[in-house]
Amino acid sequence: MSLSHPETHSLAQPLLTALPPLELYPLLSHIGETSPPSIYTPTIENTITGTFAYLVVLSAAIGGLLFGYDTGVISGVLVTVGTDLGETLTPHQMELITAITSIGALVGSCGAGFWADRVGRKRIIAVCCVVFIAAACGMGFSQTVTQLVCGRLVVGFAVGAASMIVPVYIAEIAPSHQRGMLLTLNSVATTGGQAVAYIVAVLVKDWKYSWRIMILVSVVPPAIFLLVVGFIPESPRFLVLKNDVRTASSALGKLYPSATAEQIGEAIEIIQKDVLANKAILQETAAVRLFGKTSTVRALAVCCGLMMFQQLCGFNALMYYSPTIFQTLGIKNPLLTGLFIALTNFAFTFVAVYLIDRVGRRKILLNTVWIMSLTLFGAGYFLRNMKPGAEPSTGNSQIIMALCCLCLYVASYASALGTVPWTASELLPMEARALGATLVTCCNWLTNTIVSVSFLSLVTRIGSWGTFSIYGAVCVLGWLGIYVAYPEVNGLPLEVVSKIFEDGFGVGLANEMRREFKYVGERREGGVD
Ligand SMILES: O[C@H]1[C@H](O)[C@@H](O)[C@H](O)[C@@H](O)[C@H]1O
Repeated sequence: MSLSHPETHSLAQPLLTALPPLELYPLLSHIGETSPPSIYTPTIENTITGTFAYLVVLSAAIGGLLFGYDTGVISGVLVTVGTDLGETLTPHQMELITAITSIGALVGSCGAGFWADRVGRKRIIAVCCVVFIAAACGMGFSQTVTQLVCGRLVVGFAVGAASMIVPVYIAEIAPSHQRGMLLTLNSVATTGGQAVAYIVAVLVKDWKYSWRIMILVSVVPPAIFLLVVGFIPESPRFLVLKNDVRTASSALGKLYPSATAEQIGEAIEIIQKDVLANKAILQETAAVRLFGKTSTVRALAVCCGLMMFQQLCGFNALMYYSPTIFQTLGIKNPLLTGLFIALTNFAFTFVAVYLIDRVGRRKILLNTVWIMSLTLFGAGYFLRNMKPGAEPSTGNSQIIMALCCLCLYVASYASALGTVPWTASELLPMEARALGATLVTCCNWLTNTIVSVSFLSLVTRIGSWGTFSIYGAVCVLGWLGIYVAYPEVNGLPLEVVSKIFEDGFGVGLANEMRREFKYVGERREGGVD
């Protein structure tokens, strides 16, 4: 059965005819895969997914919630901690307390990548929850800056590990036609966690020990996860990897309650073949898998580049320091203004979720990144007189204009760039996907650290105009990079995706292939072929 159609002779056609039969596509159950057309789904996935499966995904998304809460909460802590730690915090200490979590996350995400196939996905999430609770208690009761910094480092390990392992777990238990949507749920949980952190900060800011309460509240979600963890199945894929076919079958039975024994058997067989293929691939060294082929290096450059751009555009400077900025501007309730930013980020993440498969990643990126750039230059211009530590000298109308720019910036960021890079590992070939996803997550935390460790110092040294202009210029470069090198792969099966990068970045080729696939899909559904 060929995937090509006779009427067209295009660049994409040789690749399409070279593809294996459609029946083989269920083998592609991997991290970062997004919704392929329904004609490629295995039969178990055509049965009804139980409510249980959604509960499992929701519980796993607690990891995303914590990632969001623990990165968002620091903004409230910085403006309420006062002299509780024995001294008034300097900008450098603020940067250290903020950025140390990103450094911990960098280590945690690499560690999770290493342990995932050894101890299992569920166990890593459970360990993260224990670490979240322990670190929250340590931070909540800390008496010195050093103790708080240590607690933030430890919580960073869990944040990084969760940011790496939760998408892997969700991708492995979700039916493929819902995988894209369920993966973006993790982004919703992250931005939701950040919004909750701000809400808690606004609610308790005037209480005694407010900053300690903000931190201690974060023990609730992991405690809930630990209560339900016994009922959540391990990823069937991991269980098959460990030759525990019985438990894997029972996990599939819970996730697909109306599936027959034959369908479960078929699904296990598919996973087994896939795991076997992967074992062969694992014989190669990491360096060969990642850098052995030019096409993989190109795909990897695109994934890592987009993730670094997500951070270097400066969004987290706002997420972490916007109340500090608003306090400097003399705004009475800086946390409320910060909450507005966090809520905008959360609300517009739903726009990304809605548009990512309907409009496509490339289009939403290209249509929003230029707005980010303009609004950053705008915010920098209106905030040009702001100096940390100095008396507020920015007029009200300038503050309002700056706020409008920042909200528009956040809305544009959340509608595309905040979410798309987390799905970019779909661009990587099978042998590089798991390792590549780890590398991409590390790039996230590395560049996150650069922004969080430098923002306040930059504003002090070169002013707001200089600092925001740097982020604005990064957006201009990012837009150009996306235009030149980011192909749209929405709707293409993963095996085809890896071919796109063989002769370059394949932006035009990808579009041509998508047109052909749509055509073939329509003919098949209409009974032709
Ligand atoms: O995708 C997430 C999201 O956009 C968060 O709001 C941001 O703080 C993270 O750095 C990013 O990775």
